[in-house]
Amino acid sequence: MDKRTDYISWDEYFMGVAHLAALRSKDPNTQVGCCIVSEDNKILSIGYNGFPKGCSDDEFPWRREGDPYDTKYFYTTHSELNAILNYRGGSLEGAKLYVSLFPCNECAKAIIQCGIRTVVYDCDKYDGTPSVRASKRMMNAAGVRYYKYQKTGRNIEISV
Ligand SMILES: Nc1ccn([C@H]2C[C@H](O)[C@@H](COP(=O)(O)O)O2)c(=O)n1
Ligand SMILES: [Zn+2]
Repeated sequence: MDKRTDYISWDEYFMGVAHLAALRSKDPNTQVGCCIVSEDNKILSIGYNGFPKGCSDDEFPWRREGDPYDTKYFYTTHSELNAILNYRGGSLEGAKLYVSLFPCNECAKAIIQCGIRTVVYDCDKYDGTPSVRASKRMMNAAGVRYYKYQKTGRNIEISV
């Protein structure tokens, strides 16, 4: 019997895991998931956007506008930072990061400083904003390679 040929690629697998993680997010507007993998394609860590430990999803604000103190922006930890902080194994030097939305400038700093060398992103809906421009500027300067995930059109469905 021949082996299966319709198995998913590494990029489909890891971007799929990032999208699955995003489903855990409580953010009503934008759910982001991230999967960090080693150079030899082992999953090292996963994260999604949400409030820090102890900051209740039911008490902290999910608003996007108004007094910054009462918006989510002061409180959410981004998926990429959560994935970096969730890693307990030592160094992330040379790792690859899959994320469902292009990293912001703050996450770009963390990505660069922990030694991640490659970023694969899916959506880039904030392209052109100061945050994403700064992120790309820093990653270009630091030699972090980034490329857009190429959708295969394959519908990956799981029923649990
Ligand atoms: N690369 C990113 C970008 C954003 N996030 C988080 C931060 C917020 O929870 C949400 C963005 O909210 P919006 O302004 O679109 O309502 O996504 C992230 O985790 N990673
Ligand atoms: Zn960020």
